[in-house]
Amino acid sequence: MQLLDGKKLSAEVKAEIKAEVDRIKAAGGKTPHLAAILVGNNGASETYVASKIKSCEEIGFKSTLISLPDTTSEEELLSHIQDLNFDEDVDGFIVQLPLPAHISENTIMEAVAPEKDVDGFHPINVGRMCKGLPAYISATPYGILEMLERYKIQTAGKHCVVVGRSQIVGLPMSILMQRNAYPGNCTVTICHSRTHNLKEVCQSADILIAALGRPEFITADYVKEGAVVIDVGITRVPDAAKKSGFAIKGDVKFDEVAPKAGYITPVPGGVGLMTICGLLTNTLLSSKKAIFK
Ligand SMILES: Nc1nc(=O)c2c([nH]1)NC[C@@H]1CN(c3ccc(C(=O)N[C@@H](CCC(=O)O)C(=O)O)cc3)C=[N+]21
Repeated sequence: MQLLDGKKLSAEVKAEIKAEVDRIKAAGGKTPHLAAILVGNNGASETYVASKIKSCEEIGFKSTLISLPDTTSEEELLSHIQDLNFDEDVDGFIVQLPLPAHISENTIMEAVAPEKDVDGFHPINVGRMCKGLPAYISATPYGILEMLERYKIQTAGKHCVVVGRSQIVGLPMSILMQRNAYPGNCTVTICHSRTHNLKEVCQSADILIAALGRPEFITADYVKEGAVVIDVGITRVPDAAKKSGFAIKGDVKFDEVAPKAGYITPVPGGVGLMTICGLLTNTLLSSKKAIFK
């Protein structure tokens, strides 16, 4: 079993981005600028946004955090989005999900200018990604592709099973893994809560991507010997033994799956850290006008 080490890889990716930012700055170019809007104070979201901002600082990006109360109306949020759409210094921005129930996530995602949609959630970016046109690829799928590539994992002709059909992970991941590209060229099966014989389908996976959001759902009996196991899940479960009061669990029962897997991502220390790299990469691409000219 080999660990797909998100800590090591994300440090590598960040060092590469930093080197490029240093070159751009030395040549008098524009400092990439990422902004994030956080509505309300969901504990996990605050942590993720804080670590995105910290990563910006590490690599020499400018960053802006806009924190709004959870009573913010959809209209007010839309007006902040318009400000960022028109702010010439901001290369890209994200609206952290989930949003309070009174705000429509679809409305918000469509309000972000596609050229600044470094999350890759706008229908234009999703559509362009599906067609293989230049697009912002959403950060988590980007991070997973980067892991497969940097560990030189063979994907052509393999059976990739994606468990979970979310708009932000399962769906784009399944599209990317079937593309005529590397990583890609897989035969892809996408599973969800209505799938019959889920365990048998998972057992046939050469590459198993767990993105269903149920802690430790994927046990050893779901996994084929030697499979590549990618764990996207990240759930806080109460744990009195921890100082924070919670433990972080993936969708995969790591201790029993790891000995059987060929490669496996840990949680924490896996896909989550690569997700941040995806966001930083998209912001750099935006500042270079590499996707939307
Ligand atoms: N508009 C938007 N874009 C997102 O990309 C987005 C979002 N909303 N909402 C929530 C999910 C989740 N997400 C993570 C980012 C970093 C870690 C991460 O850094 N994880 C570390 C630390 C984990 C921890 O300590 O909690 C790790 O896995 O080692 C995890 C999850 C981005 N998301």
